[in-house]
Amino acid sequence: MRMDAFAMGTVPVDGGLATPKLPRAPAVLVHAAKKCYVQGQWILDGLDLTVPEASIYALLGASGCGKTTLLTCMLGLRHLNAGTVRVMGWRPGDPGSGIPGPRVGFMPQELGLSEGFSIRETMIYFGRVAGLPDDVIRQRSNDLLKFLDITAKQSRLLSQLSGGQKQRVSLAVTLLHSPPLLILDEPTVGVDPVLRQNIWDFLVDLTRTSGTTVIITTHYIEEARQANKVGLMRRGKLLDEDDPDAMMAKHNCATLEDVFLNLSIRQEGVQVTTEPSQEAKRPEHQAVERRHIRQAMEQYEKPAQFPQHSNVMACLWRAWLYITRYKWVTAYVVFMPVLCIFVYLFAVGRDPHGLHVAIVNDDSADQCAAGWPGYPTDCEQTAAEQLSCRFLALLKEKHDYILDLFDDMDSARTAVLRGHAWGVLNFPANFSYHMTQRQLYMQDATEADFDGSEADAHIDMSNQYLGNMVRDALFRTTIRFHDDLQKGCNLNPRIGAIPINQLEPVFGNNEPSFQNFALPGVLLCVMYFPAIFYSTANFLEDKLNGVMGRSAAAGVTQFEMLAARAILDCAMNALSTAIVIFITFVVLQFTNNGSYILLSLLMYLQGLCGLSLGYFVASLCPDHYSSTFMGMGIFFLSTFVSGMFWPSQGMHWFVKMLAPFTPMMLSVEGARTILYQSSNPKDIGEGFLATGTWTAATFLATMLIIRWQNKRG
Ligand SMILES: Nc1ncnc2c1ncn2[C@@H]1O[C@H](COP(=O)(O)OP(=O)(O)OP(=O)(O)O)[C@@H](O)[C@H]1O
Repeated sequence: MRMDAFAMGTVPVDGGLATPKLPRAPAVLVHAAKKCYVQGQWILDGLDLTVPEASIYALLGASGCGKTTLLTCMLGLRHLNAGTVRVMGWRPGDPGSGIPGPRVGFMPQELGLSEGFSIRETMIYFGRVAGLPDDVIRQRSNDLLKFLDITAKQSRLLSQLSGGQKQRVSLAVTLLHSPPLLILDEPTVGVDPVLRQNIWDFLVDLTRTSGTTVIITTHYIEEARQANKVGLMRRGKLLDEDDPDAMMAKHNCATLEDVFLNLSIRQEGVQVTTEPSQEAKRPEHQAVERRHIRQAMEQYEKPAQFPQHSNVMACLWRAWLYITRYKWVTAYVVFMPVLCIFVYLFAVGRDPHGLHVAIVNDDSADQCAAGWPGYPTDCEQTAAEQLSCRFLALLKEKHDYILDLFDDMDSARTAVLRGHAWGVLNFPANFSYHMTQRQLYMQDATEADFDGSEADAHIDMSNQYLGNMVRDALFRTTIRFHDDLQKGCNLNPRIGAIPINQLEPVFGNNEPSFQNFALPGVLLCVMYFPAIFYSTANFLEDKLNGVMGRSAAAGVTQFEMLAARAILDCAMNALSTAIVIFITFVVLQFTNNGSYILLSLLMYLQGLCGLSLGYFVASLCPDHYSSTFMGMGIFFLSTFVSGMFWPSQGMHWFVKMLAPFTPMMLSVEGARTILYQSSNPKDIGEGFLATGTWTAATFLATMLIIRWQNKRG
């Protein structure tokens, strides 16, 4: 099957590029190029290369010799340490050059496409990035896919295609917008020989009929004989470049492989420069370079300005597609916070019920079997076996404890030791009698009355919260018990009362709950952490599967990709905030004494902070593995110092000093103030300021890291 280069002419090739004035001027000029990733280890070591326009240039070399590095420098995705690259007269990356961008079609070695998208969606995305109208994209996609023998339906996901089919879709994406320069990094890998020949025929046709320049790398050296020019690369240098036949004749070899072998052996004999070459700095070389560049620049007029909004729109469309395609992920971000609130309501902060307490009641002969009596109206007639039973009745009634009766202290203690009860309460013999005596005679009561009216409590304090609850229950029951008793004995109940009147609280109520205490932190937490994990995973996925790099070659800046994603993420965050507010306060009826608007804004901002921190983590981390560790680290550190579980006032002075600079602490304080003490604008303001600063700072840092990584290349 053949596809003529006719289709190339039917599309606005490169956004209105000027046709070169002179034929076969260098489309790509590389001069004295030097590039290293590690200081002193030159991947490109003073390399010179010239690619004539409207020709096929095959760049050959052993694996790891720097071909991809050179190609990405031509694309402006990486920067040289020294030397010059000019592509169609422009320095790659110069504003208005269209490189990277619509003037070049780049097919990377790896797929560089989202496998979760269909063939059609992939074509639409890259077509739109190139500024093509949808009908042109459709038409050209059909032609290209037919030519490349992709029989699968265009609705098929890339993940459902074979390796070879993916490779061909990748080539179709590269050819889609008919750029004047094609850079193809091993496009024929995994393609059967017939189709491989078709591709070469197609490329030859393209250079002839459309004046397209093609730079291609391949491991099938002999197929490069169809190129107009071959460059043999080794150890960062170009060993030779020429017409393939001329090259074989020059070196007296029958195949290009032999030429390469000969030149490699010859290079072994030559001392390879590893230090930066001074050659390029010599005045005569600089003059040559300037002349070359000037000539190259003169061949090309300034290209038309390319529409930037098409990039953003394409990215927005892709991000939207992502949201609708990965519904589970989207549902996770939107509904996970609500689910957390539900679980929080039912799992955290409720008072434990049905706690067992072991009772040894030596005051009552039948262990209160006669029931839980009321108070005697005549205090003098108090029968033994009544007051201890009354105390236990109050304890049970108010605190819903299960009282397990034991005959002796040993068995009661054993029950506690075995974890069957949270404490032992022991009433001594004649407790009721001595208690009555103590009430009646007060000052004149005997030591025996005082001793005999004291019950002993042994509480299991291994669980601080439950131990304190049992202690608090005994304490409160005692107050009520005394109060009732004094009334029963016609005494002034104020005698035994605690001399502090706890009046209406300034904020909150007299029965503060842990659930309310932790709620502000939980609300911010559920907005914050899912957002971090979501944005990290998304951003990293695009980075690792090469979509980001490939989009960058198509002219989409990482800022545009990030911005498009951020816009939709912000929308999802807003939706999630609204749902959480509605469920928490309208459906589940949690208390909010403050402004819903302020609380919503703070929660929304905390979500943004999470998204932004996620981008930051993803920009730093090289893989999902490290990002997971970093995410978990942030989660634990932020949570512990957030004041969500423990008031910041109780933190160690050093942690307390650092905590306000963490992403959640001040916002938790702010949210708590909004919810329960809306009259303190300082705390609220600090909450907004801290979260806003973190959001802005991490976003800015992400942009700087991306720029730095691009520069470092
Ligand atoms: N980002 C990077 N950081 C550090 N080293 C890198 C980076 N990218 C490439 N290299 C190293 O640079 C050298 C050249 O790599 P490059 O990918 O350009 O080779 P290549 O000729 O394209 O190889 P292949 O034919 O196998 O694709 C290799 O040794 C590689 O390990």
